[in-house]
Amino acid sequence: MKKIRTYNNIADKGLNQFPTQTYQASSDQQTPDAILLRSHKLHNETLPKSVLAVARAGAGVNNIPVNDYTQQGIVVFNTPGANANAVKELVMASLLLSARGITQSMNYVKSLIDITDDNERHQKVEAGKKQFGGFELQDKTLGVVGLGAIGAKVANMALSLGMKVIGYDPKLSVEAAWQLSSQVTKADNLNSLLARSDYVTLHVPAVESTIGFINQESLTSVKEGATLINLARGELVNETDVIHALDTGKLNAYVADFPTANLIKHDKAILFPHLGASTAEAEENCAVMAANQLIDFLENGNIKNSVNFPTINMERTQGDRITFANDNVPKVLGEVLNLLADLNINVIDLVNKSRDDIAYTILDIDQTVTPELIDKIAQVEHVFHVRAV
Ligand SMILES: NC(=O)c1ccc[n+]([C@@H]2O[C@H](COP(=O)([O-])OP(=O)(O)OC[C@H]3O[C@@H](n4cnc5c(N)ncnc54)[C@H](O)[C@@H]3O)[C@@H](O)[C@H]2O)c1
Ligand SMILES: O=C(O)[C@H](O)COP(=O)(O)O
Repeated sequence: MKKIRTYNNIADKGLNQFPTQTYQASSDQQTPDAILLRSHKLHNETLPKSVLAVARAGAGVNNIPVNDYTQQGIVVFNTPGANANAVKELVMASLLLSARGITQSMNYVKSLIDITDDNERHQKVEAGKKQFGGFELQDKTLGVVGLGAIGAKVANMALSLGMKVIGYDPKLSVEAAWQLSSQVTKADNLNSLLARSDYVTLHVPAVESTIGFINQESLTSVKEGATLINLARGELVNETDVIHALDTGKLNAYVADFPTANLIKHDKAILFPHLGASTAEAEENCAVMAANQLIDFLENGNIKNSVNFPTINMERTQGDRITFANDNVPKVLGEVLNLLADLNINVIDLVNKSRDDIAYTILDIDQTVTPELIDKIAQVEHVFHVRAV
């Protein structure tokens, strides 16, 4: 029986991917083979030694100490693109909310609740509406920072609203570029995008190079009265500097999915409770994808959509399977193969892939894998994780 420890609210459709005859998936597993989670922070937790993989049903993995886990041979997965449409639609709402005073005007209407006279209410409605006059999005410029799964969808959506779109992504993958309309103009750097955009929306991961990258210095490039939308991560902005920009009018509004005490107090902040991926569809897409990636890894050693291990797949035909991870240095695979040859073990099939500092191998052999054989492979220099699959 394989055990999956869950955190957060994981969609049933995802949990139902685990066959009940062979898996137990619940929040109370003490010695799990894998963890399935959303935003739960793992930085301050010690994982049980039994854990082989962690799957993030979602995009951002900044709640997971990925580098530490890599050294322990723990494979970390995410679900690229599975919630992108949900975030795109909330960006659309963010543009409209900031352009049209929608929430404030709704609150104004609610304030008329005690007026019973139709004429009086009509007069207040007509007199009050001038406070909430807005702007149209058509012909305004949207700057999209990060053109991955979400950014590309946001850029294309904004074009369909009649906006002009500028994008900035120095690490744009070929696959992501294929998703992007040719009408999106490329900015050479962040400051050039900020200087030309009426609305700026952030769609980058929170990593060393992006944490705090919207700060006093970059905000000086922002067009006067622009709106900043941040449904990516709160850490991307220096909050004090953003609040100062709101106070001085440099920013007209800050729409964000990450409320803080100071932002909640601010009239020009429009805040959601981390709602970007909270649609039934996105939650199901993420949970199903994460669960299936875990199943294929636990049962076959295959790896798809990992953020720390290489993509690797070997079909199961015959024989017993071993997987091992090692430092990406010469001779390790050769040494393991020599060891098998010395034991008169025939290799039926083999795939080896590397990513950055690590290599990972799937081996099918013509004999039963014994704990002694696993121990012997584990002792080969630079091998840091071995498993009979
Ligand atoms: N609010 C939510 O609920 C919610 C939902 C999904 C994702 N997110 C956040 O959005 C982020 C992006 O998600 P995604 O699915 O589009 O990821 P993605 O990996 O598909 O795209 C991220 C893009 O950012 C680019 N990038 C990296 N560093 C950059 C930089 N310094 N400047 C410009 N571009 C840079 C990458 O090249 C990549 O194309 C996630 O990491 C997560 O933090 C939030
Ligand atoms: O990175 C993500 O996918 C989002 O922030 C969604 O987070 P959630 O799964 O906790 O809603």
